[in-house]
Order: sequence, then structure tokens, then C-alpha cells
Amino acid sequence: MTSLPWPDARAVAARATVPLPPADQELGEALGQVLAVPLVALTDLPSFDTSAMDGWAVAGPGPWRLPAAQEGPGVLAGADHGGAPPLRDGHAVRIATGAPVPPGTTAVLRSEHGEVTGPDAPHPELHATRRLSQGQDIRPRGQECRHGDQLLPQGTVVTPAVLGLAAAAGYDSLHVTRRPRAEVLVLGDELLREGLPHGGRIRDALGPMLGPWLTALGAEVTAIRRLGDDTDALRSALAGSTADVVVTTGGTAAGPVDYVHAILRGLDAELLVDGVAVRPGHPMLLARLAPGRHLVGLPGNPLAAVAGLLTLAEPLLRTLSARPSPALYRAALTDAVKGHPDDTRLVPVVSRHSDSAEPLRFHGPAMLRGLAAADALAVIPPGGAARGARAGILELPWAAAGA
Ligand SMILES: Nc1nc2c(c(=O)[nH]1)N[C@H]1C(S)=C(S)[C@@H](COP(=O)(O)OP(=O)(O)OC[C@H]3O[C@@H](n4cnc5c(N)ncnc54)[C@H](O)[C@@H]3O)O[C@H]1N2
Ligand code: MOO
Repeated sequence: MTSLPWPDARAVAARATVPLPPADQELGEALGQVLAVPLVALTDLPSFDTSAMDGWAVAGPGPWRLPAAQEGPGVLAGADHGGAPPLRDGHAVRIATGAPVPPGTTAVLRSEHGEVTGPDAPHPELHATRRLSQGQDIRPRGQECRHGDQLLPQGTVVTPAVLGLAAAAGYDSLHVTRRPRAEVLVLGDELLREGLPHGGRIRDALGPMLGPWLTALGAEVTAIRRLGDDTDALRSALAGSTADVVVTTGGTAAGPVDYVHAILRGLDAELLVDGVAVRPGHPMLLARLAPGRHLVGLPGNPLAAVAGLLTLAEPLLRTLSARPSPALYRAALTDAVKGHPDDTRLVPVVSRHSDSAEPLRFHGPAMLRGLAAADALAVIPPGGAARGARAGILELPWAAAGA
């Protein structure tokens, strides 16, 4: 199989699968998943005419008669006022922010805009110190939505704000597309899990990076396993995995211990992508292990692995979790970037949502120094890009968090 152009490889990965079946998840569990149906209001919001301020509910023009002081604290939020008597014209009653206004209320007068005269009199009087307009500081029932209104479309990612809105609108659980399960298999006998590199061995940079990165892409990471270069262990890990997506690192090229291809052949896996015209990362691959189960083979060089993650794993996970595709935005490069003659290049940049993208140094395939300072990767077409040229920008998942 020949290398696919980079945009084609992403398209193949996106089309390699279908969304996972939806299920009901309790609100707390649904964060980061995708709404499988529109979020429809189960109630009016607010669900009753509500006081927006602490003060007095008033009826008609002032001054207003207040109930005698000993008649209680007034209308409080949370108390059941179902049977609260209507407020008669010319009367007022103390009310708290969030409390249902009594029937007949025409406005709420804020505490700081009212004066009570003769507070010890049997019927003290309330005077407004500011003009009060009809309906002022009342949040009318249904102001935000009516029962049955669509609040958010299907395909919306459940953020903390969506959880809050869903709870306010009456939901205990949400119908969301299941989070794809991903398992990471880190290959290579040369990898150390701790301490300083020594004796020709290096630290595993991918195990610590890929778990949280896959989580940020919407996956549930079930395991990160270090298998060394044990082919039997890899074969049985692949045969026994129940993950929707298995991600391997290393062993994708044609070196003496690069055995991922051989094992995939032995398992009768279908190679969907075998090499991509992209630098770094060109030996990346995508295979179907079984219906609905895929393997993304990332090259071992760490920046090449990230290129593979964003080229193949990201579109695959996006389709599985039914996330909408973000628009690829463009930014003007602050420096020229040399291109590969035939392949797309992915180059770490700082863009920070501005219109420009500053290419970073230390972008070699084995390096993470540029990437760790970046918030995006610029997509440099074959042949390169001049200073000021507008390059496609692939945002890193945490860029929006201001990291
Ligand atoms: N003759 C050729 N050799 C290589 C080619 C080629 O086309 N012809 N391609 C090069 C490119 S490009 C890449 S990328 C690598 C891909 O190699 P593999 O996917 O087979 O990965 P390994 O050989 O296992 O490792 C490559 C490199 O990365 C280091 N590595 C591996 N895993 C980790 C990890 N978890 N953390 C940190 N570093 C890791 C490994 O020690 C090697 O240095 O092949 C080139 N060779
Ligand atoms: O393409 Mo390799 O993936 O440059 O390091």
C-alpha cells in the first residue's frame, strides 16, 4: 500500500467506523460525551415568576402598605408559596431573590431603592426612592425557555455548562453517545519507566502523554500497558483486547524489531492506512482488527506519534463519539516554513487564537520541546509555506483552556 496524502488519511480514519450506540448516563458521568438527541427543556425556565432581587414585591403604584412587622419575614426562595395570597393593589411584601412573586405583583422594588416609614406602626408604608417600571426585577416564567424548547442540538459536547443547564431544565440523566474505550500498548525494550536515561535506554515519553491526550479527545482510557518488544505479548494483547481503539507506539517502520505489521497480518487485520505522506509520522497505520475494533499504530518517535494521533486517532474517535468536526481555521505564519517535497508537514506553533502562527524550534520527530510550548500544529503543504502564508491550524485539545 502506498502512502496516502495527509488529508485523505484523515478522511479514511473518519469514515472507518460509525458512532457508538447511545445510552443514558447520569449527569455526573456524561461530562465530555456527546448528546445523542437534542436537549429539550423539560420545564419552563424560570418555572415560576421569580423575584430577581432582594426587596419587596409590590402591586400597583406606590406608596405601598406593608403587612405588620410581626406577620413574618415575607416571601423566601425555596419555601412553598403555592397558596400565597394574592397581593392587593397598593400593597407590598418583603421578598428574597429567587422567590416566586405572589399573584398580583407588578414589580419588585430592590431593598436599596425603598424606604419604610413608620416601621413600628401596625401598617408601615413603603416608598420608592427610584422610579419603578412595570415588571421591573421580575424574571417572568418562561423567560429563558418554554417546556419543549430545544436548548441544544444533538451532537453538542457535554461541558460543565451543559451539565448545569440540563440540571436546571429538569434532567437527571442524559442520552449520550458512549465514550470510545481506548487501550494504549507501549512497545520497546529500550524504554524506562523512571529515573535518568542510561546504558542506551531512554525514558518512555509516550505512556505518560497518550493517556491524558486520548482522554482529551473524548476516549475512556482503559489501560496503558508496556509490553517491551515481546511479540507474543503484543499478539495476545491485540487478540484479547475489547477496546474500541487500540493504540500502539513504536514498531511501525521496517527496522529489525518493527513487528507490528507482521502481527497484524497474522491476525488477519485489514490495513486501512499503511503510511501517510506526512512528516513527522509517515509510518503511521490504521487497521481494522474486527468489526468495530480498530488499531492505530503510532510511530515511536514522540512527535511522530503525536502526528499519528492527530491524523488517525482523532478522526476515528470523533466519529465513534459522534462529535462534530471543528472548522480547521487558518493563520498567517510569522516565518517561512521549509516544506517536504512531497509530504505535508505538521509543525508546532503558538497561535493563541490570534490570526498569526509562530513556528517553534525543536520540531524534530524525536523531540517534544517545541510541542510542549505549542498550542497548535500548523499544516504545511508539500513544498513549504512563505512567511505570511495562511496555514491550516490543528488546535491542541487544551489550547482552549488557555494553557
Ligand atoms: N530505514 C528506515 N528507518 C526508519 C524510517 C524509514 O522510513 N526507513 N522511518 C523513520 C521514522 S520517520 C520513524 S518515525 C521511525 C518509526 O519507527 P517505529 O515506529 O518503528 O518506532 P521504533 O523504531 O520503535 O522507535 C523509533 C524511535 O522512537 C523511540 N521511541 C519509541 N517508543 C518511545 C516512547 N514510548 N518514548 C520515547 N521514545 C520512544 C525509539 O527509542 C526510537 O528512537 O523509524 C525511523 N526509521
Ligand atoms: O516521520 Mo518520522 O515519523 O519523521 O519520525
